[in-house]
Amino acid sequence: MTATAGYLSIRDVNKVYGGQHGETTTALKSISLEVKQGEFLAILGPSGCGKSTLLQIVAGLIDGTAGEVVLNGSPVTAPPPEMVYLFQQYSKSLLPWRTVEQNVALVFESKGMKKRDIAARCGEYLGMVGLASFRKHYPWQLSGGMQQRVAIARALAAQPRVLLLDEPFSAVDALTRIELQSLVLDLWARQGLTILLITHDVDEAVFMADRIAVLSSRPSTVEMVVDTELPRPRDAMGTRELPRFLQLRHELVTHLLQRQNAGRVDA
Ligand SMILES: Nc1ncnc2c1ncn2[C@@H]1O[C@H](COP(=O)(O)OP(=O)(O)OP(=O)(O)O)[C@@H](O)[C@H]1O
Repeated sequence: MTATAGYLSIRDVNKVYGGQHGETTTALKSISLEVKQGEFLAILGPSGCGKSTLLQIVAGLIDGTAGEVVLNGSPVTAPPPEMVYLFQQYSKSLLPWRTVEQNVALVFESKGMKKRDIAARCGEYLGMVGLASFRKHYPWQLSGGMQQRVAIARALAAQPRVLLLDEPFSAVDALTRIELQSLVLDLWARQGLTILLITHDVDEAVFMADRIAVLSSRPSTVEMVVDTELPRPRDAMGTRELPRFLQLRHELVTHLLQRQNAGRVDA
């Protein structure tokens, strides 16, 4: 789909955490980003730079100390219904005493939908992530990758316009990670979603995103924003062999390594 400008604005967001003994930690200095509707933006940055903090502020889960987030013209002051936040620890977000289907059903139960309709809707969303035949299983009977697919199905069942992904594939093995990246890209294109993805993984950011925002180490600022300019649909193998992919990955890894080494010298 064509991206529409000015959909999600992150304006001069600052976050200072206060400690128990009066000490403060400035996580975010002054972050500004414009996200277009239908865009896939990856946020890359060193460990502890404030990526999760930023995503939680965007989601309306925590307040920034200064600045604002505006979604479709309205300031975000609480979690907007059209946004869903997918956590990296799927094992903590799924309820172990509920089957796969019952976990997805939570979304529809909270809307007061009839039982018969719920089963059909759950089947639809579990089908999208290839888990229709596992609907009666419990989360603990599934692999990590399958559990994260249940969490993705539940996130989509809420019919978000914006999906916030906080390192969603970091707890699965390398091959499953590649499969899940392609699954999410496919769902993103089919559902016309806007996605913000936080990742440490340069390869993942380049493979998935339209643009990549690189954050500095704490207190973080946006160091640069790059357009990936890679054709879609992306292919798990073919895209990674394109000269543009290799060039971008090289540039980003070089930049991040230089920053990491500079940080060690300064320390
Ligand atoms: N609730 C909190 N209270 C105080 N300090 C916090 C709190 N949450 C995060 N911080 C601090 O803010 C900084 C940024 O943390 P955050 O988790 O946002 O970084 P991150 O880039 O997502 O980290 P990682 O890459 O390791 O997941 C860290 O120094 C962290 O210790």
